[in-house]
Amino acid sequence: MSAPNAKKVVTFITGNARKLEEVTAILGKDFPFTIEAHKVDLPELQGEPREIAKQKCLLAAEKMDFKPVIVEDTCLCYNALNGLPGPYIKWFLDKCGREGLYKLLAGYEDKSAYALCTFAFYDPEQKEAVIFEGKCHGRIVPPRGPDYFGWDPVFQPDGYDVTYAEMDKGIKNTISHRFNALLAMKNHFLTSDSVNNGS
Ligand SMILES: O=c1nc[nH]c2c1ncn2[C@H]1C[C@H](O)[C@@H](COP(=O)(O)OP(=O)(O)OP(=O)(O)O)O1
Ligand SMILES: [Mg+2]
Repeated sequence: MSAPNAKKVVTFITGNARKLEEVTAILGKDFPFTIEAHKVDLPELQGEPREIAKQKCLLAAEKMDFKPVIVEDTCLCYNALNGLPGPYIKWFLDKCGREGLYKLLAGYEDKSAYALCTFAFYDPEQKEAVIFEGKCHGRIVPPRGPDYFGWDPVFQPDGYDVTYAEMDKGIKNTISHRFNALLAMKNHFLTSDSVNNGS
């Protein structure tokens, strides 16, 4: 049995170390769960972002014997392409590279895009996945900045003249799609009983 004031543990299931770095930095200390990470490569599902996150979460929960888990799925959505590549951005990045992600829009004047982050929390009491979304609007530019994290060099958030890759990590983590989704998740837990009741 845990000590009365011990935080509950929730496992963040991801195969991506950069995501984990950002989640840990953004959540800081005032999150009511202790986050433990577990590296699992979950299947890349197809469909609408919320449904993908939900299914991904249920698969992760199954792997973890239905303990509390969190997963996250990230989309990069081009407005000129009605939201594509969206959840398929991982394959577009792998196959076309960062330069290719920009060139995809060569035939379009509209370079606007948004990054969408969808967290899903498996709640063992409700036996379902709860979804939290966050967005960041911006545009797709020729790659600039270090190749540290995914498509960061081609995404320039609105209101900035630097890409995610060029900006200080501390700034990205206060404006990003991931920050906004985690804010929604944090607010949910800070106002929910599920954290404090039970053991
Ligand atoms: O803030 C970000 N800045 C730049 N690139 C990013 C970001 N966040 C995710 N990404 C990349 C990783 C992957 O190429 C694709 C999302 O795919 P996604 O399935 O969500 O990630 P993943 O497979 O790497 O990890 P996971 O095991 O959590 O599914 O966009
Ligand atoms: Mg994935």
